[in-house]
Amino acid sequence: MFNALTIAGSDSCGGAGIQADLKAFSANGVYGMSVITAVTAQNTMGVFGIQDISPEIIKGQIDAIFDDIEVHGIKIGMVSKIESIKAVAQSLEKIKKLPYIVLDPVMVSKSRFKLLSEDATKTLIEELLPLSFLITPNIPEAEEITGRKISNIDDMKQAAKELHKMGPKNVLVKGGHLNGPATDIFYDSVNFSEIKGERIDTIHTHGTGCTLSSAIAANLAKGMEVLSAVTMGKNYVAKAIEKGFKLGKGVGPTHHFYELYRKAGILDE
Ligand SMILES: Nc1ncnc2c1ncn2[C@@H]1O[C@H](COP(=O)(O)OP(=O)(O)OP(=O)(O)O)[C@@H](O)[C@H]1O
Ligand SMILES: Cc1ncc(COP(=O)(O)O)c(N)n1
Repeated sequence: MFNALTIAGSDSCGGAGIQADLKAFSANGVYGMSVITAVTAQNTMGVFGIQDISPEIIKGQIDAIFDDIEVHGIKIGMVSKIESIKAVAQSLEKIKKLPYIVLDPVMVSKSRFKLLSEDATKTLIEELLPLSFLITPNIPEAEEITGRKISNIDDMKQAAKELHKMGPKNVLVKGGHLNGPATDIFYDSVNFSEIKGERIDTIHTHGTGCTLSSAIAANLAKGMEVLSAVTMGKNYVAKAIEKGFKLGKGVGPTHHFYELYRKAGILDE
């Protein structure tokens, strides 16, 4: 059985963060494990508070897993403070055979709440980008890290090149925030690939980025090569968005078990 580890924040309403990651791991056929970096009080309408986990307990969780278990893939999501980022980086750097790391550099929630402290962007860039096999910024995150405005596919390609210079082996700039088709740009230091997708007309997109990065981490954990892992992850998130549903009063979550539910006759076609 292959496994994957998420290092991220908890979302109490289960649409994003650790909860989305574990669902995406299961649905993509790997056993899921978690290191919680922060607990958010969150629902479909917004984020109402954050409690960061102490650096000691973040390190303790990572050490406990790696002292005992061979990990096949890692996804990193929300790590909100400088001390938390350093705790993650220091713990991972000690590991001799580090599995592939997919970093989703989470900065702001869909509901516009800051999930990364203002002063922590530089530390995120310096400590986590060089450790990553793949980073998956959305457009505002890619703009913040590169300091460039991104308005079209050419800008996304230019940003991917600049992000690559900061240390990750591969870059996927996600196009969810542009108008038109949901096209993501993949760059592996030599070639660009346009990972195309139809834009689905829905408001229920809570946790799309978490879902995509976790599906890709699961695919890498299973041994897929990177472009297939990204393409299959993109297919997965498209289906999860298509089947996204109303939960509460605001932005509903992606759907992770549509195949299972469909086979059980629970899901309407
Ligand atoms: N309406 C949509 N229809 C189809 N695909 C979409 C849509 N919105 C986003 N996507 C796709 O979902 C994936 C996640 O992209 P997005 O830009 O939404 O990430 P994100 O902003 O980091 O997500 P989040 O912060 O909500 O977790 C990308 O592959 C993107 O192209
Ligand atoms: C704990 C946590 N991690 C990540 C997100 C980003 O997801 P979204 O942009 O859909 O709010 C979130 N809202 N909460």
